[in-house]
Amino acid sequence: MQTLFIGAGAMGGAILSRSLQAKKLLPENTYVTVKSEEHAYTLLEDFGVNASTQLPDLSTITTIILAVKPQVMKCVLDQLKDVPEGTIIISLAAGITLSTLSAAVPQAIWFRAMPNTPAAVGAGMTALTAYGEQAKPYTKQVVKLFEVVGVVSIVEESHLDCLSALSGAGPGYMFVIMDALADAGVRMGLPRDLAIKAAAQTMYGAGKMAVESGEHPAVLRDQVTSPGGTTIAGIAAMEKGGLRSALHDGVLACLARSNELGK
Ligand SMILES: NC(=O)C1=CN([C@@H]2O[C@H](COP(=O)(O)OP(=O)(O)OC[C@H]3O[C@@H](n4cnc5c(N)ncnc54)[C@H](OP(=O)(O)O)[C@@H]3O)[C@@H](O)[C@H]2O)C=CC1
Ligand SMILES: O=C(O)[C@@H]1CCC=N1
Repeated sequence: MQTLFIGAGAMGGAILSRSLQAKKLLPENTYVTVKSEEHAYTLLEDFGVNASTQLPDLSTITTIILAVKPQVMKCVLDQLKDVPEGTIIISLAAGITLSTLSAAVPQAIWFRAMPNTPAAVGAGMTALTAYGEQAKPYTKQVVKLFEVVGVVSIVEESHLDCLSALSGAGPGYMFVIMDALADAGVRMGLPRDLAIKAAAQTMYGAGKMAVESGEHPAVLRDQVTSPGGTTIAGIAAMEKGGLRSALHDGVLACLARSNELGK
């Protein structure tokens, strides 16, 4: 299998590095096209992959991971017009629908994947959608590619867009919350590094607990929240500040932006 990454930034780079580390991709069979010469050189030096600013001979490539920004997708799709029939192409781009992608390169087998950056540490969440009956036999193979970087759910395309706004963008929300918690620690007088360590480990531990126990988050929250105690006082103040509605509105604004990018 010869795999080509087009784009290896925050997201493509996370999947690339983890897959190489896990030896699920071999450097000699992996091609990477990026925009800058400097980045191509670094990829070659760091990973030994075939990295360049030019596309390789596409007749030798079996799977392409499209990891460029939605705004440059049109230009990249133009360059893929002549890929051999049956090439598997997986787009990571937010918003751009499978019908648009497939109309641009109809002879390819199309998938959309919506991973997230914790893929870099093998703790990613990827939503995956196959385009049409012709893609279905290849789904297992594509799932395997993304299982290297975390958990995979096969979903319908409308749900993939919702998951872009929840889990795709989600690490961004989590880091804002983490930073805010650390700031609160500093406000109380904690040293910054201790406050960040405590905030990060607490979010990590809470996420791990939710995933491993399978409990509803409200049940886990109740375990922390003694009647008349301190945590409920904190939660009440946060709710007064609109914590839940801010999260709801944020996720919906993210979905609206992803729909705009797809137009
Ligand atoms: N970041 C995230 O958390 C997530 C992103 N996505 C999706 O992944 C895609 C990539 O996002 P992200 O990784 O954040 O973006 P980045 O800006 O971090 O990376 C973009 C990559 O595309 C390369 N590039 C730009 N133009 C071209 C071109 N014309 N030909 C080839 N390569 C090009 C860049 O090269 P160079 O490095 O040389 O600049 C860079 O490696 C987006 O469509 C986004 O919607 C999906 C889920 C999560
Ligand atoms: O912000 C973005 O557009 C990308 C898509 C999902 C997460 N990050």
